[in-house]
Amino acid sequence: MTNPVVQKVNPMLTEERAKASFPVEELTYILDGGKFNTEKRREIEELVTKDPNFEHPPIQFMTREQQYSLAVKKALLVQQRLKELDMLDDPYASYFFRRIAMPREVSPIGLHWVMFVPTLMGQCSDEQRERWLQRALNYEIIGTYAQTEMGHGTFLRGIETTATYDPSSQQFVLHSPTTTSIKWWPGGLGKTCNYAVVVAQLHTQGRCHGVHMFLVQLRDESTHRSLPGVVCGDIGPKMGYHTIDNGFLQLNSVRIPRENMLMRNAEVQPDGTYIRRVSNEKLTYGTMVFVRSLIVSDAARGISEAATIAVRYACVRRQGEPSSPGAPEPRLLDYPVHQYRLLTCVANCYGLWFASEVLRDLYFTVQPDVLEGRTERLPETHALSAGLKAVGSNRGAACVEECRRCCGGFGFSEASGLPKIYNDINPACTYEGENTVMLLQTGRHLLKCVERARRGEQLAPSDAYIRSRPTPQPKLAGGPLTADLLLGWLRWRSLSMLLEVSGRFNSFIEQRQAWADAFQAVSRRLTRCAEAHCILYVGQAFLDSAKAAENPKICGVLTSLCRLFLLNEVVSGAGDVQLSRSDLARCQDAIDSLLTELRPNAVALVEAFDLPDRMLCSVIGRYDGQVYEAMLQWARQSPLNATDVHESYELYTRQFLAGRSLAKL
Ligand SMILES: CCC/C=C/C(=O)SCCNC(=O)CCNC(=O)[C@H](O)C(C)(C)COP(=O)([O-])OP(=O)([O-])OC[C@H]1O[C@@H](n2cnc3c(N)ncnc32)[C@H](O)[C@@H]1OP(=O)([O-])[O-]
Ligand SMILES: Cc1cc2nc3c(=O)[nH]c(=O)nc-3n(C[C@H](O)[C@H](O)[C@H](O)COP(=O)(O)OP(=O)(O)OC[C@H]3O[C@@H](n4cnc5c(N)ncnc54)[C@H](O)[C@@H]3O)c2cc1C
Repeated sequence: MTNPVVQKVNPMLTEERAKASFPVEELTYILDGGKFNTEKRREIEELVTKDPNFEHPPIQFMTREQQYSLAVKKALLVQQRLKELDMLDDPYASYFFRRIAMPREVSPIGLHWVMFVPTLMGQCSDEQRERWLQRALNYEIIGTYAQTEMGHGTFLRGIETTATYDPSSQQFVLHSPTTTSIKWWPGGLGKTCNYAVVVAQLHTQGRCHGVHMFLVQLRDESTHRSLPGVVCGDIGPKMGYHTIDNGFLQLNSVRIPRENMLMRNAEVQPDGTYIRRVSNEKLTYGTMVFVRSLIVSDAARGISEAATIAVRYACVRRQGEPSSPGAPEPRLLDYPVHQYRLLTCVANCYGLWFASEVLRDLYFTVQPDVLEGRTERLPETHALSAGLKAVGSNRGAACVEECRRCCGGFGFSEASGLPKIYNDINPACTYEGENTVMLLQTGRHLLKCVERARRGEQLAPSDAYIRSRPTPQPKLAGGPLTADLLLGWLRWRSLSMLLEVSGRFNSFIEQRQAWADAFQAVSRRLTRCAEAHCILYVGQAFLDSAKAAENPKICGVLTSLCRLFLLNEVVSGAGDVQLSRSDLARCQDAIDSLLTELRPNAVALVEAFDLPDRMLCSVIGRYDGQVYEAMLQWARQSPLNATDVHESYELYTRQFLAGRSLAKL
């Protein structure tokens, strides 16, 4: 472990650590994708931990302006260090450097590398890449991705910003024609960035050709003042994300050169002729597919942090009636219901972790083809990234919240680190496509798969289980409830639900309803189908990874955790399909047995994520388990404690107690 142990380790945690039935370090290697990666990550963590430039008092005690300013400094310092260390071209190293340097601070320049650079990579012609990409990669310019407007987020085709081509000057005129067309939300847009990829409706030769992307300079490169016609600023405080300046942008007939339209997929020629290079216009949405796939991994990481805190705390927190006179009070982790709450979060975390890896591999397999215009596997990639983004962030937020509640009152204190983890993960349910809308995209794809199966067409690998006829329900009674059997049941459940909804959909179509109306009529149920499909994907990825573990002890514990995940899905989804009472009872019994089996490995399973104290930022989740002293120390830093008597006493309370009117003050 790379944890700086500041205190003697709490013996209750030492005792729990000793119970591990498998080599924790080896599981860490699996999670990191190999020993080499683990070592590299630890080196980076050490570099940052030793660097005094990244030290500062807890940001929770700072004003928003102070938080933002500090975040800008640190984000830029990270870039400088990465350059000095020659790590800029290493995505793995730079990712971990950023994470550990700014563990609970959303970066004001985050959109630059998450969306601006990937958009330039995916949407520029080769010539445009030459011109801008290197400047962006060198941080000579800092950009964001400005798509959402006040009036339109989900319905992208409804965006109102216009880019009208003027052949006489060979320029585009970017304009916000209404208040609702003002760009709203883009990260770093308010104060930090000087460029943006702006999504706008393209007009040329009197015709509108739909949404396209344009590179727009917002601020002067030397003074940072906003350019003529550009009105931008910060949108104000939010539920979280205090360190980032999500912004607004109004464009008043801002002129940009023709060459600033991103022209990989379509082009406007000097005379204004519009040429589309690829048939699939949804290629413009490519950056979103990429970022959605990253969100699944973010969700798993968020749960891993919250679960590490809550499981460690559950080992050192005693609460309740002693089992016999003189015995100590039980630890939270001794309660089966607490084990259930925490271990199901841990199981979700591992499932999403492995699923995000499979999804990432799929994205990187398909992307080179897509860039060349071969889009056969794009529908599957879009459906999976949209659905898994939704399931991942929904689960992520729910599990982090469960872990927070598992820590009682301390979970509500910022000292626990948990409110911030929750507030970091929760917006992912909304951004990059609101979750319900994303599930509907997956549902739409699944409906089409049933149709294609009916026509005898071949389906993509993750859809291949979809048939046009039902299959028999796998029997849960009788033999052992193996992970394969449970996964088979979930596959059957997904197909059954889908066929029922698709049958309903077809009956509406036969009644001559329009496609869109029939879709709306089944949409509520379709979101459940999409979830079931994605959960199946997660379960499959989990089981495949468990089986791939070479060490039999690791294989064993991962398979048990996977069974817990699958059983929990069977039980919670029992209402979607017919599951007999006896089958349900068997599954419930199996869950109880698994809790007992997994409990000794609870600490080992979260510590395999190898999260240093610096990353957790948690008084109650620290490696040494010395919670109470640290909590007191933390509270002492509150600015309210700077003086014994706060000024409000003199100003108001004293007057109030003396019976004077406060209204005149
Ligand atoms: C750190 C992050 C910070 C945050 C940043 C942000 O939030 S940035 C802002 C993030 N903002 C958002 O995320 C906005 C969310 N909104 C959207 O993404 C879109 O408006 C939409 C997908 C909801 C609808 O789009 P629409 O009305 O144009 O489409 P439609 O429903 O009529 O379907 C037509 C066809 O297109 C297909 N298809 C669709 N998408 C994709 C894709 N990506 N790829 C491939 N294909 C795709 C679809 O499957 C269907 O295929 P079919 O069945 O005909 O073969
Ligand atoms: C922290 C944060 C960062 C962001 N960063 C960026 C950024 O960098 N760049 C950027 O361009 N944008 C950004 N966004 C904007 C984000 O992408 C949008 O908020 C998101 O796409 C949802 O759009 P909306 O807010 O307009 O909600 P709406 O589309 O108005 O949705 C409101 C509700 O209506 C429901 N709904 C909408 N349409 C349908 C439908 N067809 N069927 C059923 N239900 C529907 C949704 O599910 C949702 O619950 C960010 C947002 C947040 C919160």
